[in-house]
Amino acid sequence: MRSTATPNLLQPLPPISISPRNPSLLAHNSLSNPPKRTLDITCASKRSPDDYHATLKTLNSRGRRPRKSLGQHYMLNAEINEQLVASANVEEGDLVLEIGPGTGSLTNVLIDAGAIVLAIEKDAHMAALVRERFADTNRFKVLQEDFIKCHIRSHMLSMLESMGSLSEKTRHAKVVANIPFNISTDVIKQLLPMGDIFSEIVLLLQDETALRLVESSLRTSEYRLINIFVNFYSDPEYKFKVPRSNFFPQPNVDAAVVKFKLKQAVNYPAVSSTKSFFSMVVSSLSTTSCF
Ligand SMILES: C[S@@+](CC[C@H](N)C(=O)[O-])C[C@H]1O[C@@H](n2cnc3c(N)ncnc32)[C@H](O)[C@@H]1O
Repeated sequence: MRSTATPNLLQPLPPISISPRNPSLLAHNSLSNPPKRTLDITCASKRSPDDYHATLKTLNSRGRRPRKSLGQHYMLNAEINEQLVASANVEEGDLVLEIGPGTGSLTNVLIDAGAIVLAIEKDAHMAALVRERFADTNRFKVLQEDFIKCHIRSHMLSMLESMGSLSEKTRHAKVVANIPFNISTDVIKQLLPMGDIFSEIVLLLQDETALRLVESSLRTSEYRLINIFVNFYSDPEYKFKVPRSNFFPQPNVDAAVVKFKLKQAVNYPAVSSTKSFFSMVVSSLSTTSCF
């Protein structure tokens, strides 16, 4: 079992065997200025897995200390990243949105699985770090933006358009992300109604949130609206629990992986207007206690 003590980021770490992967750290990412219509996607060579030491070494190399305000709890267990990617059935040529790539440990597994990754990272230092880390592949693009404020639909449409020469399935993208717990509700509200863009969304959430979103028996008053919202737009599935000891720094709570299979608009519950349906739900929840 790994030590869960907080490692001192300024202390040298024990030697590890990680092969160099950035022959040209100063090279520009070839997707920084994506071509207008089509992307020339070449195969990426298999990368070394990130583990406890790799993640801490990456943070150490930049003198970066995790920022609580940005929910920076980094994944230390390469196997969990593998399971996240497997939960989304990521295949060669899939376009995947990753929110908050951090040091790029999950990004690494996504690229190895054959994905083309669009990452949105709020922290300028971490965005620069992953841009350099994956400078040797044209399967990766990072935008330094706040996901909550960014125009994700237009970013995704322009990526899908630039991949126009690829297979039909690239019309639907996927989301795979270890997101900060404090933005999870906003992320869910923003992404779930986008069944025209995304087929599945796999998120690492706080365990309590994950259970309440998926388990109907645990629905409490503050979760009724979000439960109705989640089930209107998706079929949610609780995949597995992730103990807090897998993160650095260790959070005060456990996490869990949830998969949302997004519905197409034709499969939404039959209501005359989605907007008036949710207005009606909000007003019934505020005036009755029997929902
Ligand atoms: C929980 S960490 C996960 C990092 C990495 N994916 C991993 O698994 O180790 C969350 C990441 O999201 C970034 N982040 C926080 N708020 C964000 C926001 N509003 N938009 C985009 N990224 C954000 C943080 O800087 C951090 O890199």
